Amino acid sequence: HDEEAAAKAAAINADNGAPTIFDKIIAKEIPSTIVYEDDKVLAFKDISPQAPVHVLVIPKFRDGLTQLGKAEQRHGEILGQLLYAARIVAEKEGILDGFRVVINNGPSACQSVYHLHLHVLGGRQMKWPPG
Ligand SMILES: CCNC(=O)OC[C@H]1O[C@@H](n2cnc3c(=O)[nH]c(N)nc32)[C@H](O)[C@@H]1O
Repeated sequence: HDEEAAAKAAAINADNGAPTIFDKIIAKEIPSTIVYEDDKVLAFKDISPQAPVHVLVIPKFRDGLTQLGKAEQRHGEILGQLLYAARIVAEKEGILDGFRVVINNGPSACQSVYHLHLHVLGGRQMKWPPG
């Protein structure tokens, strides 16, 4: 429950414009292993990989996009760019023949960082349904 409470607080803070850890990664204030970067998108290896390949794909400008459930029409272009970047990441990581893209939305989906991010997972047999 305290994890859920922490996630709820993180969601509220981010919706109020508070920075998340991803802002420090975008600003290169904390180190990360970058897999792909362009003017709008950053992809970097997850600090706690859940598969041999586990990369996060994020927008460089949050613009209110703390979680998919808060997406507006104006976010259409960046949402497409994130999905395309996920495909580039899969190719770069050699998992184009088998990868999963996951977006966790909200505390009950285990979202812990309230800056929209896509998980690109691969390099092992995935299970279905996801937990
Ligand atoms: C648990 C899934 N729900 C979620 O919200 O995922 C957030 C994801 O961000 C990852 N992460 C957190 N801090 C850092 C960090 O400083 N650096 C990096 N490279 N990854 C981080 C975390 O492991 C999780 O998979």
